[in-house]
Amino acid sequence: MLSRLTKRIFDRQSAELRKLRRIVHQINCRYHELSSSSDEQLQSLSRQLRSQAGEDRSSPHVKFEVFALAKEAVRRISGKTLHDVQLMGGWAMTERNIAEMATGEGKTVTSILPIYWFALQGHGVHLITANEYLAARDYAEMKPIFEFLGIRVGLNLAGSSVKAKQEAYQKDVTYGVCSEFGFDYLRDHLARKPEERVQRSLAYALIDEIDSILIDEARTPLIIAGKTKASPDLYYVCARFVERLQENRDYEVDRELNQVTFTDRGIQTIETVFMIDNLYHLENTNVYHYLLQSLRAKALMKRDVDYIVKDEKVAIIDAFTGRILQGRQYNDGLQQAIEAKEDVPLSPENVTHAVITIQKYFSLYTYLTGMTGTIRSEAEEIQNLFGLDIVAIPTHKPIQRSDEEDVFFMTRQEKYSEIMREVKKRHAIGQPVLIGTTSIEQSEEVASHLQALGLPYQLLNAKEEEKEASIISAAGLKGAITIATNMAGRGTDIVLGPGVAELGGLHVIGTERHESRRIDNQLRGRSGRQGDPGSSCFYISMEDELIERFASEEARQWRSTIQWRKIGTREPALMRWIERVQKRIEQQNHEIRTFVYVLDSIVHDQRVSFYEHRKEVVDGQDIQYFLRGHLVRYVQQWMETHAPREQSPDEWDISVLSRESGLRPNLFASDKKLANGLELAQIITSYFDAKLEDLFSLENRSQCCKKWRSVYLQILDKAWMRHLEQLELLKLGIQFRKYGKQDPVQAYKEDAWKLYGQMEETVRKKVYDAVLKERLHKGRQFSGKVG
Ligand SMILES: Nc1ncnc2c1ncn2[C@@H]1O[C@H](COP(=O)(O)OP(=O)(O)OP(=O)(O)O)[C@@H](O)[C@H]1O
Repeated sequence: MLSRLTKRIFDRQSAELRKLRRIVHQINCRYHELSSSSDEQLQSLSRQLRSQAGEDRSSPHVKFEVFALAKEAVRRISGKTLHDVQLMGGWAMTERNIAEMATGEGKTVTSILPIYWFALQGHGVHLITANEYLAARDYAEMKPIFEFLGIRVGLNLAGSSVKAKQEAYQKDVTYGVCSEFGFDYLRDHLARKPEERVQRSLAYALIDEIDSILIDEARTPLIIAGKTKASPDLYYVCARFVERLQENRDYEVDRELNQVTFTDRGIQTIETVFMIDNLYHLENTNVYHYLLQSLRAKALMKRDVDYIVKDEKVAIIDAFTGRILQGRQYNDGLQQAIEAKEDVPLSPENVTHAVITIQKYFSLYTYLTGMTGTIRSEAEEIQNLFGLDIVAIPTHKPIQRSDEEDVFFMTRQEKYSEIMREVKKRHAIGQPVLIGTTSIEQSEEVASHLQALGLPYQLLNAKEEEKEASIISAAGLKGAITIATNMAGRGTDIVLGPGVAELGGLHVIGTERHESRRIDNQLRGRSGRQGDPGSSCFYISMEDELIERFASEEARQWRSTIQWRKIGTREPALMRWIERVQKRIEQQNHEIRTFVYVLDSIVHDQRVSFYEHRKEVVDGQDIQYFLRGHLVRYVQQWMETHAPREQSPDEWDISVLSRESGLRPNLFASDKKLANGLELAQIITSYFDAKLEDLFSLENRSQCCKKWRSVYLQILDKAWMRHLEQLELLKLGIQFRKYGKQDPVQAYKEDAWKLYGQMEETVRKKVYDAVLKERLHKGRQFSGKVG
């Protein structure tokens, strides 16, 4: 069964590659013809293509022309001749595929081809990179080529002004980091005036390192948060208190699931110290929450692994990229709990104003594609979520890097001694070495070992971000020793210095396996680029963090069954085992992502419809019409409760009706005998119609629209924020609450829609109250005037 599936994929791939080869032949024929044209002729052709591409998107001939012209432009400006495999990768991306191209194959310049084709369609292309360093680097490198072709390029940086961002988005191509595009989308939907928005419609997105973004980053949603002041005392008190608690006596830690729980003994201590009867009682929820977060801060969050403290601030380190997650904070009070533990000033707590998952953000684009060296293992997820296929493009030259088998050690100390021996040996002949680590702490540990041996090195981690470019540019030179966290694991191009190829190229040492095999392969991929020679090897000890967290039991067994040697053991069974552990973690992470995604999909429909409505309001659509809609629905709903159809008017309690509606009793006790509640509803509605007509009368219409737009937006935004808060609680709830036989996702869906309905009711009520309270203009009187 499996082999049939593999065969089908293989057949599809080979057919796809055959097709791409034919296409490449056509492109190259045209490219050769273009080589004799002058620059002006090529530029005029580009202008002509701009008009054609928009009209005739399906014609392959226009596309051949576009690709041939781009290839010629790359040659004239950068001096590089695009390889056939690059043309293949570029073309695959224009056909809703992800191009899987090995590390170092030149994806950056390949991307010019599909970007140019998309840009000619005239709707704007977003080129998404995994970090700002790559965005700025690719922007600067690609700009001259695009400009030659008459394509305008912009860079969207975090922290730029609204005007600078608008300009960047108006360009044909906009480079930037994934989270910044997502945040701009959210901010645009919080804007109170159209001119505060920065994005155009979301048309084309090409994601570089697409697995990093759609898979690794996708566990944490993007959140725009407002601030409320944290209660510092309680955080500091809790932080000091949990310092005294002991693992296994007062609390337990599940490192695999990343959870902490208090033991009965721990709870007793808390109840005694905080002088409370029952920690789980509703009135103590707050204390419990603070204590739990403080305990998580103490037991699960490690300085220089999960976060760093810089300038008295706590910044999150992304485990996949080794970089600071700019602009992001731990939520739910964990940030403040860590700050209290580190004894730095507390940042204000977050109130969510807007939130979206990365997967959902990218599903908003009309056209999505991307490229990476490492995505095959996640093909199914990508296909299910985005309907994208993966085309594996062959390498230009055979890969010459030799990936050695992992070496295993009993202890960390033995591992580091062997790594040092290896580094020393290679350094002695001048071969450059890159040592990859999984955390800042580990990178510093390696540095101290090198220091002790008197070996020169460069250290690249999130604390030294500023030096990134210069460290990387020297990493391939003779004799260089570079220690780096995963920061150097993606996109970084280490070019070999003179004479280095003869020494065997760059040697990569992995000091620990990462949770995901893709990240390890990215690290290996810093070497052996463009057919260069190179080598890589991972060193693993039974005391590694990954093993202690996820496979400590199994490691115990291996300790007694293997013939260990101080200089390391190469054992196929251990290799297979470590891969199995990684696969298990990948599966766990996949489940977390799917859960986050499924829940966000439910909210997504609500978000889209809320944002659409909000946009209409901001864009100046008839505000009176919206208000009236709410009033009519509110009155109908209200009547159903207080004067239901089946009741005769004699049964109405006029004083209750008057009190509940805020209208004068004489409106209900009208001279006319009313037949039923419906007639009463009509009377009330016409009262409000008359009131709205007065408020929005011609002489003060524009002023009034402005004022009511602002009032209405405030009502909408408050209600939405409250809704998000409720959804967050609901989400927490479903992890703890037992739904009996009910599927938790289904239960979440039903409750989420109920909450949405409640939010709409709140909006109606607030609009009703606001209009009711509004004073009429002088000289006007209606029978039901507010009492
Ligand atoms: N056609 C070409 N001819 C010569 N050199 C090229 C060509 N294409 C790319 N290169 C060079 O190859 C190196 C690797 O390119 P690049 O960094 O874009 O690779 P990549 O595929 O993005 O790698 P990674 O997967 O690690 O991000 C760069 O130094 C680039 O200048």
